[in-house]
Amino acid sequence: MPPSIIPPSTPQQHSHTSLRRIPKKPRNILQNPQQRPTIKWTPLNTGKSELYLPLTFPTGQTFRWKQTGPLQYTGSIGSNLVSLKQLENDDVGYFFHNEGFASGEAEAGLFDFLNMGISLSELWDGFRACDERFCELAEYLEGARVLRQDPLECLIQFVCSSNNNIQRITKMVDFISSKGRILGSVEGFDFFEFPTLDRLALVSEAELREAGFGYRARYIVGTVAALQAKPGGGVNWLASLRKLDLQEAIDALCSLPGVGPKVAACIALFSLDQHHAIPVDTHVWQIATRYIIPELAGTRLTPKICNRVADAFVSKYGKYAGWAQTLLFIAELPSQKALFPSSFWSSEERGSGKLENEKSRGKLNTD
Ligand SMILES: Nc1nc2[nH]c(O)nc2c(=O)[nH]1
Repeated sequence: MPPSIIPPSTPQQHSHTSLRRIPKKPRNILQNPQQRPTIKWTPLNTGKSELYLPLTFPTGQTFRWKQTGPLQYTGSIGSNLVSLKQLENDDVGYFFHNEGFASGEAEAGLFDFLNMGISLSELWDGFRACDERFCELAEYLEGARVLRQDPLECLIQFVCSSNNNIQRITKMVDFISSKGRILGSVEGFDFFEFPTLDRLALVSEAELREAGFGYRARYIVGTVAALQAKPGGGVNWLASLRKLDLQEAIDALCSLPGVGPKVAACIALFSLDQHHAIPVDTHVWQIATRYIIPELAGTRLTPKICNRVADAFVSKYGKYAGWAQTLLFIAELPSQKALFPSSFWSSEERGSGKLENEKSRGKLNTD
């Protein structure tokens, strides 16, 4: 089964089946559709070529944001609860649900999270100029931006992601998130501040196992304990990885339980400013052998070959190669393939593409 990215028209509300249901919230925001106030969106003053929400939020880099309306996504950034909407003029509007929030600080947090200091359209102009394949895909997938997430949130999400599909990862991440402070509810979804390390440390392996985490329960508990043992604190330690070279950051992350090279590269790319981190697994390797290094087709994906694949991406796309990889990754998701005319993909690409491979059963991060 290919992974299911939640389709735009069917937001999955409270889909905690095997995982414990989140208790009812104490605070309701925009809950009753009849009384729903009209949101006054503040424009980000950006366009679709810089940020297109459906290609940025439900495509495997965060599992914490929910679709709360047509072209609308809601999530928390620190202690702020924010909705984003692609407006009719292709700009993005934002709305903070918090009462009495300090707008300047909250907005700065939002721009930081959206990585707005980096011009996606300029990067893509460069990628288009050096790669015909990128050019073809980019026509259909404009605005697939790389986020700059909080490192702890990103780390825990990607420990859950290992050998797992998007739906199940989302349930696990919802369970862990529910240990944080509740911020409110939008369209039937509860939103929480991500739990602090101290709060996470109170969650036992048995509780996670009970909640359906399987072997990942031990990794979460082990990673939290390893972070707590860092001199100066785990949050500072994670933040310090933003200043390291990519390989040093990857090595440091791989010292944590449940973090292998692919998961480490995802965390590095999506939270640590390591823009040329290339998450390589069997799926990405297939993309690479089709379009970038055909000479490696038929080889076995050893750690050495993983490094060669990553190097090939960086040689082709340069310092922001991770941003280019993101587009190639998204293009292979079944939900996004539907955006292309059927004549676009060859039968080989349609049938054996990343994440549609029967053997993967829709699993991400199969390292
Ligand atoms: N851009 C990418 N996003 C991902 N999410 C995920 O789980 N794996 C990947 C990936 O390889 N690239």
